[in-house]
Amino acid sequence: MFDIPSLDIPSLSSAGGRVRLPGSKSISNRVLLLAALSDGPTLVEDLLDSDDTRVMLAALRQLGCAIEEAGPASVRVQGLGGRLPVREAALFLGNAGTAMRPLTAALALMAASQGARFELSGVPRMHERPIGDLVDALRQLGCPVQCLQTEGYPPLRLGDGAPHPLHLNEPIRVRGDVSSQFLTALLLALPLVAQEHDVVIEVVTELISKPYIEITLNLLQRFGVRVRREGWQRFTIARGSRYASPGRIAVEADASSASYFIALGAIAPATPGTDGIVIEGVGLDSIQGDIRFVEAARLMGAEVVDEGNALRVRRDTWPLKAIDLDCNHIPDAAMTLAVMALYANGTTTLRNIASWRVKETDRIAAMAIEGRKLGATIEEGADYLRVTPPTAWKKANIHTYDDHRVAMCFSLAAFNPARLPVRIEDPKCVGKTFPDYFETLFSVCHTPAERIPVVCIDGPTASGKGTLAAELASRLGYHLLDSGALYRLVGLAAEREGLSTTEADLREPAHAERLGRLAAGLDVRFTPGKTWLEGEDVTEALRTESAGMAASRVSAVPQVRTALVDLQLQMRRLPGLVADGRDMGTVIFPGAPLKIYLTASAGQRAQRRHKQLISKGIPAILADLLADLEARDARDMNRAHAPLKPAEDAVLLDNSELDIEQSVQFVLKRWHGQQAFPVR
Ligand SMILES: Nc1ncnc2c1ncn2[C@@H]1O[C@H](COP(=O)(O)OP(=O)(O)O)[C@@H](O)[C@H]1O
Ligand SMILES: Nc1ccn([C@H]2C[C@H](O)[C@@H](COP(=O)(O)OP(=O)(O)O)O2)c(=O)n1
Repeated sequence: MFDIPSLDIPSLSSAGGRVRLPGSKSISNRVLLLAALSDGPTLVEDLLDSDDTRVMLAALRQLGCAIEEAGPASVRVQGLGGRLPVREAALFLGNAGTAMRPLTAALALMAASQGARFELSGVPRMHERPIGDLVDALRQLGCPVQCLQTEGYPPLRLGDGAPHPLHLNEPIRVRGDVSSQFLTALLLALPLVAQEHDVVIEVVTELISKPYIEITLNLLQRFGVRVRREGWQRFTIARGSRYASPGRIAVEADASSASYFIALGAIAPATPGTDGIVIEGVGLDSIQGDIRFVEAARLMGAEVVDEGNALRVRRDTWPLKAIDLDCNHIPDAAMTLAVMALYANGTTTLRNIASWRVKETDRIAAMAIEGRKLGATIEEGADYLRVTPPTAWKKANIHTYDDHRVAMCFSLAAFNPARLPVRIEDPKCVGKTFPDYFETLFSVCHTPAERIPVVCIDGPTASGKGTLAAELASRLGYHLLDSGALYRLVGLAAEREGLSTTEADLREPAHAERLGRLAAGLDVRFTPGKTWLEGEDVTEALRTESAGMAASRVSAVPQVRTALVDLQLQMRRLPGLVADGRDMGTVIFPGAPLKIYLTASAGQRAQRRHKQLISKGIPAILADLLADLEARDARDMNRAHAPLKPAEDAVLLDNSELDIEQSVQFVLKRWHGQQAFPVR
């Protein structure tokens, strides 16, 4: 996940390959609640791991439900059988509507029937999301429900610790025109109290987002509860209903998340050698309503083929066709159409989307404001959005309103024909449903190497290159190339093979060739914070001064340098790279948009290295370090091949008098200034 202030996505040119999507949020949270309410254990597989599911898991555990990990994406839930072991709890539910609404209904009913008291709260935005229609329905039933701040909104107090009789004889009346989650919540909760009577729910308005109700009914059936449905107005839960665990249940991949990759396949030309995008884990027979996004994408010109539990998407009609569509049946996925509309041949109108206004943010306003930043003409109405593509695309800083879907949608603007990068603010908001969204996107997107930014940090030993490069990479969300480690690895591998690395031997042509072959065949692997040589962790061994000296000697051998070029070039991957070494800006990435030549006085550098070694418990003598360092500088600067020197367009940074943070800020300021994204 990109836990950084903003993520710059370079202009993208094509896409192709397979993606596996995380489990559906709607199914995951419903299944967790049903499993917790059932009798007996349930193994839940392919569960989504995201902010919203974590909130639900934490709440259920707090309520006394035992839940244990049962594999990478699986949990085993010990059902409570509708009985409450915990009678009083304060639950924090973040911004998870799929936890707040169903838990409100289930806990209000259980609190009233068993005599308990719960408080449910969330983030400030959750306290602005209406829940009044559900509260009204629960009060009709006789449940004590108190709105603790504003009537009709969370936070809520459910129950008062005493049992209360429930009025189950009359039909329970609920509105369905603000959120279908209120009806879902009642459908999930009422089987708990339908022992003696049929329980009837009447929807007193039009019902929006019906497909989500279908998911609810489908899952209720999997857990042994049948609901009789008369149109979309009347739902009857039969007397004697009782939750029974299915034993094992697998969560489908999220169809709303699939919409971004369906759109990607429709917008991006297929990368040569690929046949479009394949989305695994969800097919056209999905129980999720958002699968009907496929119909809308086809209308706009996408080619989508069902491959059994997978979808293959290719770009077909281009530009995409503008459409005029009632989107009530795909409220979440329809946002993705607003971004596809940026690539259409005319004006697209998305209608009947009033529910967008009460989601994670006011999504109609958000899509309009951010789309305009890209140059589109967008008209927004109470319940519609009209999008006309940009005639001239603009470089934009996309604000994401703590809304995962806004972030995911606008990432697709990176295919703009003007080849402008797109900046996504607060990219970690995708954690709500798809924590690895950007990683997954980058794994199937391609762009010419020169469009992938590289920040080069070259300079002499102990100037702080490694420290600075690692910090920059982590703050920009870029990959990191520690090129010195490659030369250190060659030195170490040579030593292990018994190959000499003395300067005299290295001058022998046959010996130089052998070292070149050794470098070309290095069996190395990098994992976060660790380096592996032939399967052995050599992280510590590489950092010794003798490894540094050996690296400096072998790095003067042209055959070794040539052998390592491709390995270094391959590190230039989306979304960008910070590369540290001696010749990053001069030889390996001569076209890099920012090159820093980092220096500090020899005395300072020797002191830093001394401190670094002593702090790691490695004995060191300052005078020896200074002499070694000067010898290394001389060799690195005077060798014939790729000597250490500043690139002509490098920015010189002498950090003798700067601390680490000041050096980082110097480079970030330079970098951001150069990117010239408009200020918000
Ligand atoms: N600007 C700085 N001010 C003070 N110490 C620094 C600075 N930059 C790096 N250091 C310290 O100097 C030591 C050497 O830094 P390192 O990044 O390993 O250098 P290099 O990669 O250039 O050999 C480390 O202990 C690091 O914490
Ligand atoms: N791009 C590079 C990186 C390192 N080298 C050589 C020269 C250096 O003395 C050694 C070790 O580099 P490294 O960056 O790990 O060393 P320091 O951390 O600066 O001490 O490798 C190189 O020739 N070209």
